[in-house]
Amino acid sequence: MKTVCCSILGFGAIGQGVAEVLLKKKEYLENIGLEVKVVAVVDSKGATINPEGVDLANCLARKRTDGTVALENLSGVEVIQSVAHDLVIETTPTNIRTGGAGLQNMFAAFQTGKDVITSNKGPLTLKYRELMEAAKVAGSHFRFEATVGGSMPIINLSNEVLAGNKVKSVKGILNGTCNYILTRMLEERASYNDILAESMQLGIAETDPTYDVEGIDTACKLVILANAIFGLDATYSDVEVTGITKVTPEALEMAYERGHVIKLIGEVSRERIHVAPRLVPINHPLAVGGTLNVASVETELAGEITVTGKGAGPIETASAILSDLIAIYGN
Ligand SMILES: NC(=O)C1=CN([C@@H]2O[C@H](COP(=O)(O)OP(=O)(O)OC[C@H]3O[C@@H](n4cnc5c(N)ncnc54)[C@H](O)[C@@H]3O)[C@@H](O)[C@H]2O)C=CC1
Ligand SMILES: N[C@@H](CC=O)C(=O)O
Ligand code: NA
Repeated sequence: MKTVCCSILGFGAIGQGVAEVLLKKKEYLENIGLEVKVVAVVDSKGATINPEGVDLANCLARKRTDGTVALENLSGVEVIQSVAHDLVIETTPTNIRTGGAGLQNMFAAFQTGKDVITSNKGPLTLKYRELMEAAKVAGSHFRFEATVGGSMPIINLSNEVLAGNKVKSVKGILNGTCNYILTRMLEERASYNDILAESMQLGIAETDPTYDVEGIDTACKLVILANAIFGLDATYSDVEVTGITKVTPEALEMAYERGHVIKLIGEVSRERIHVAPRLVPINHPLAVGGTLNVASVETELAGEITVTGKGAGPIETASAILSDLIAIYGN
């Protein structure tokens, strides 16, 4: 049995989803020869640490009742530097201005020779090259399937499953919250503000939901795809960005009467990176609803390959983190 000691940094919707999935998959992981021992959980108020393994069920319960897991006044970086472990699971909020705590956590993880799996888009949008270089110098694994499309495989699909197949473009819906809002505004005539509030409760919206509705989150994901799949050195300023805040119920209904839905479509190629609301024919493969994401990958040898899946949500996103973990430590 191989033991993987890890920390979970950020214990909101996704961090808690990771804890739940690790509890649910304990037996499966043991059957494939992996014991995953969480030695630290950190939120914005502090940390719970136990080198023998923290009690995840207890952490989840305390987070629900007390609003925090903090028992010790330690930050993510302090935990990385002082607690022995192999892997940092980084799920703090996305911040594309400074990179937030996530950027510091990732650099500290690589400086101490740890592997990183993340759902946090900020550091990868701001400092992709530097992070890849730091991981390479440290000899660390760095995987981030959860950052784009949540559970929907897109980065590992393009780079691993489709290896050798040059990808020409990726086009689709990469934000579950916007898709949820647009779908329910059309189908139930629900109010924009009510659905946005519900999205926050469901744990699908960003910590700052303007990132979702203004197209910023989709733009970040396109930057990550541009760098990870196309090998570009793109940052946020390379993206043309329009969100969904000006899409009215009347526009959605008028489009529908003419056989179309309005979707927030992101598209990335070597030539252009852009996101904006666009008309999509009702029966088109990109016309998926609810929190679904969808991506059409235009490839050199295999033509178009389209994938769809839940683009947001705690358990769904944690499933991508679990697959990255198994990709690193499984046989
Ligand atoms: N919610 C979703 O469906 C998805 C979210 N993501 C990304 O995953 C990350 C986490 O998202 P959520 O869990 O939804 O956010 P959240 O707002 O629910 O949770 C964030 C957590 O980070 C903690 N935190 C804040 N500052 C911290 C700091 N300095 N040190 C340690 N912990 C800190 C907070 O206390 C909270 O526990 C974000 O980067 C987001 O973009 C990615 C895919 C899907
Ligand atoms: N807020 C994001 C979460 C996943 O990245 C979304 O709604 O897609
Ligand atoms: Na994904």
